[in-house]
Amino acid sequence: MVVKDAELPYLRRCVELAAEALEAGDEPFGSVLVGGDGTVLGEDHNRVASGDRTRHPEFELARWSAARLTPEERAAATVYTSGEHCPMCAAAHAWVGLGRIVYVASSEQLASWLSELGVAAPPVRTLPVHEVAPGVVVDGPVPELTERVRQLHVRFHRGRD
Ligand SMILES: Nc1nc2[nH]cnc2c(=O)[nH]1
Repeated sequence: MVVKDAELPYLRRCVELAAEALEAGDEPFGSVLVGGDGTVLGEDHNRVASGDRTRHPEFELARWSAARLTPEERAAATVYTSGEHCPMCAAAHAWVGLGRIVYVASSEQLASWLSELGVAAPPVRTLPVHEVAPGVVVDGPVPELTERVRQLHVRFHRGRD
């Protein structure tokens, strides 16, 4: 599937949420949950500065959707996100039966930016969503927004030097 121009506003909102996370001292990730009819059902940004490193927006939206949506609504929904789901969030997404994922920057791109910045490897292996959740339809990266996401990660990690 391709990413349509009509989907770019959802992805721009993800980048805005990632910038909000950065301003709050969190890692710059943002995600939006959109129903099958195009309605925004939820949004969140990373909140790991709380001390809980599982507080990724994709994980929060998966658990919210399990509590609030029917299996049919979850399957019809799309999660837009500034960065490809990590393995924890890809697993949660698949376990609750959410539909398509569209990301701005891939995990591979993020890993290469972080390595250039000298950031230590994360405690969980970097894997593409399709290796964790092979049944999920995934689209990305989205080149027109990727540089903005890269800059947010540079600002987050340079600010910590
Ligand atoms: N996609 C994604 N990857 C991450 N890696 C570390 N934190 C996050 C997050 O909140 N979202």
